[in-house]
Amino acid sequence: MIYTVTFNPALDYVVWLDSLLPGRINRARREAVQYGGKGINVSTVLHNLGVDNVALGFLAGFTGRALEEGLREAGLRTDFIWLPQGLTRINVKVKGRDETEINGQGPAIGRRELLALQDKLDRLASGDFLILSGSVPDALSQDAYEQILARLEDRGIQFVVDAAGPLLRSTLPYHPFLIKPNRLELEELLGERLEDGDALHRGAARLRELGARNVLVSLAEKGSLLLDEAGGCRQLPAPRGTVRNSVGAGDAMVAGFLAGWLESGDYGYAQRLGTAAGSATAFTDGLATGKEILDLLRQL
Ligand SMILES: Nc1ncnc2c1ncn2[C@@H]1O[C@H](COP(=O)(O)OP(=O)(O)O)[C@@H](O)[C@H]1O
Ligand SMILES: O=P(O)(O)OC[C@H]1O[C@](O)(COP(=O)(O)O)[C@@H](O)[C@@H]1O
Repeated sequence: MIYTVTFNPALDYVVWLDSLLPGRINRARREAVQYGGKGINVSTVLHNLGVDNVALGFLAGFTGRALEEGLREAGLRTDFIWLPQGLTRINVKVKGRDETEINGQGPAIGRRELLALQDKLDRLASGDFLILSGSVPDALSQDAYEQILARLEDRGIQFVVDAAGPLLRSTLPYHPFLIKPNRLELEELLGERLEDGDALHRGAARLRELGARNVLVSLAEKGSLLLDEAGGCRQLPAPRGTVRNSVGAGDAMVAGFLAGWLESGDYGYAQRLGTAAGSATAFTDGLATGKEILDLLRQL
């Protein structure tokens, strides 16, 4: 079975403006709510591609209830832990001339709830996939993911980690099956600007040296670079199209890659399905449907 864990789910409130004027009243042209947070987005796109999975994580308050209900209505399997206080965050994504994001802090997660998650994860079996995606609330230590991997090490579980900074770096010695930094995240991890293709390649190779098995660097409209554990190195451009809303494109790419690899065991195909899922999500209003992804895949 595939499990995603979202420590910090979110209702993504997306507003479209002609342009964002600081210090003024800005009136939206259009608005939408997406049921998000990185792991939840991965779960949704896996589900859209027909890959059974369970979304785990922490929810709180009325926003948490709305999120859970929305996911259930979409047919997802969920098994969330409820926090006694606080609210699942609302992340604001402003689409003006530029894209501006305000991501909330999220509710505090206590020791009791962390133990409840540990309990669920202890039941994972050999062959299962565990996807740890997104930030953790500030009050939690930045080795939260490492602690999970250390506990589950040597049990035949494959890990996917999509996070930034120390949260990601500390998991590399546990040999995650896949990590998917974007260009900025890769630069931040390595502490240097990666100006051209050679520098990106060296940066991705460094993360493989540090322990990651497959490194997929997502480059938004420029596509992606994959360094795989079979020694392959593939640069794949993204298809062209009209971007409507790219929130969740990276998560869709993770889901597409995993679905593609599970279907074929072929890294080239996994990268193509990941690209189709990411770009189809950028070209549609919410997360892409299975049909939108497969239609785009045929054009790659
Ligand atoms: N403007 C775009 N045009 C075409 N494809 C895009 C665009 N933005 C994102 N994508 C697709 O989604 C993938 C992930 O996007 P990216 O922005 O790099 O990830 P993240 O959301 O994690 O920062 C890209 O590799 C690409 O396939
Ligand atoms: O665009 P991406 O990288 O796929 O992720 C989008 C998701 O990540 C978020 O921005 C949250 O990110 P963090 O967990 O890192 O704060 C969500 O609001 C959104 O659903």
